[in-house]
Amino acid sequence: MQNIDVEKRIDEFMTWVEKRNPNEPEFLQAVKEVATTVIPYILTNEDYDGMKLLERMTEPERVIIFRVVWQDDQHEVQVNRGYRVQMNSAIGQYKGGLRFDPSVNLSVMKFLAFEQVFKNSLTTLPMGGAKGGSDFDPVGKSDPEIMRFCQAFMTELAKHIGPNLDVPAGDIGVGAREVGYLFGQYKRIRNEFTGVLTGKGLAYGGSLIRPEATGYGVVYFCEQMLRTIQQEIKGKIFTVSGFGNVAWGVIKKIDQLGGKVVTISGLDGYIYDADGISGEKIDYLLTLRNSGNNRVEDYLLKYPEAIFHAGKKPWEVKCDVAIPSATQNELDLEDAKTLVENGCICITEAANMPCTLEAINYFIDHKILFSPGKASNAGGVATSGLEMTQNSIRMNWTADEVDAKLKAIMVNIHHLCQEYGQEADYVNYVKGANIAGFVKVADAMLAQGLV
Ligand SMILES: NC(=O)C1=CN([C@@H]2O[C@H](COP(=O)(O)OP(=O)(O)OC[C@H]3O[C@@H](n4cnc5c(N)ncnc54)[C@H](OP(=O)(O)O)[C@@H]3O)[C@@H](O)[C@H]2O)C=CC1
Ligand SMILES: O=C(O)CCC(=O)C(=O)O
Repeated sequence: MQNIDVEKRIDEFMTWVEKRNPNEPEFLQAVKEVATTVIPYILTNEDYDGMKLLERMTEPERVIIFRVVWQDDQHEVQVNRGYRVQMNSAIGQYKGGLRFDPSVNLSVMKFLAFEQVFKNSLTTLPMGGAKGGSDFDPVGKSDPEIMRFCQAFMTELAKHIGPNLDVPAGDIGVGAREVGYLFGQYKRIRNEFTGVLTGKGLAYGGSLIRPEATGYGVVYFCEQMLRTIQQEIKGKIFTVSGFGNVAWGVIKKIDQLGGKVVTISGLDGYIYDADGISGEKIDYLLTLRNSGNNRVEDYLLKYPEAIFHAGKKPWEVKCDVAIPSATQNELDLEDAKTLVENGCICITEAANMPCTLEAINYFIDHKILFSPGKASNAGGVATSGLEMTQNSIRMNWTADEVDAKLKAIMVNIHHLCQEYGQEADYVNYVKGANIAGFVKVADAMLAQGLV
């Protein structure tokens, strides 16, 4: 196949998707990243070519958009919008988190659901892909307001989910507290106690290690990447963004393995702590997060020797490894150039799509180790899958058992990326993750007829 034909097929496909999904930049970005790596593969495989598999995969099986009405502490009626995008159920029931953030819209929901399909496939567990959430802003809300919002949200969502249909979990703005309120409302409405959500509290069906799982999985994956160039976590300097659930798990595991994390960040700017964020400083991240203030600057209240850089991103700090752990498109081409100039050897995505396409291409062109979130952050949803298994067999595994399974899954995802992404002298993890994720879903779809 001539290169020119491949480029033409990618262009034709993207034109088709753009026409069907105007004004959805995040969704189109996620699709483009997949299309540029998967279409060349489809064209070499006669079982796939002509079956419109990517066309089908970019069309959600179902999109549910609903009104959420609740009352704030001042008795004022508030109206928000709720979403659940059930993207693909070819390999298992829909699975994916819920995000509560003012930036939530249909484009963001669809990009996250699309990524989730490939990610869940990579875990090798039987989970389809979905994502949901609301434009509700949890910042500054009282606990009773959060509870009332979660109950109102679940009152509609409960009609569309179930332990054998669709199993949501947390994401930005949705942690253990919110999952608890959502679970309680589902149980009340449906009159059943089932594993309908993951990320549950330990007292009512949660799994040990799920809170840490996304971050731990990212670091296990990073360890494998570094091993390909005979390097290790120990002794390396890491820059991390965010100070939420995922950043916390990442920092905890890096600290355990002897690396040093020198930054965290929030919407207000970033913290540089030259001594490293370790020991009790890691626990302090939970206090900061639970304060609900969403100000990373407050780190200085306890550790005044650190430095706060208002309105800046942590990618200007010299590091060996960068782990973006906050949100989509938080690392752009300029940041990528700065990281590479400063000697960074590895970027492991922890958030979903934190690097722009231009940044990713720059890393790949410069043969810097780079892993996409759908591969390196898959440990969170994989451990959700392990929570579902424990709920089904009505047993709880120990922390060591869950952690060992999580590590094995991350090592396996790394193998899959190598198998499908190995180029002459470089592992293209983007290509590897996309093709490996695609193959399982595509085979299941072909086996099930025109779905
Ligand atoms: N939780 C999970 O299991 C998984 C999460 N992910 C992904 O990891 C990322 C982080 O999620 P999680 O830690 O759970 O969420 P949290 O809500 O716990 O934390 C989110 C963090 O990201 C920061 N953030 C959010 N929006 C922005 C923004 N626009 N600009 C800069 N910083 C921002 C927040 O800072 P601030 O408080 O200042 O807003 C906060 O530090 C997301 O991309 C999520 O999709 C991926 C796999 C699984
Ligand atoms: O645990 C889950 O089901 C979903 C986690 C998630 O939202 C993600 O992987 O982005």
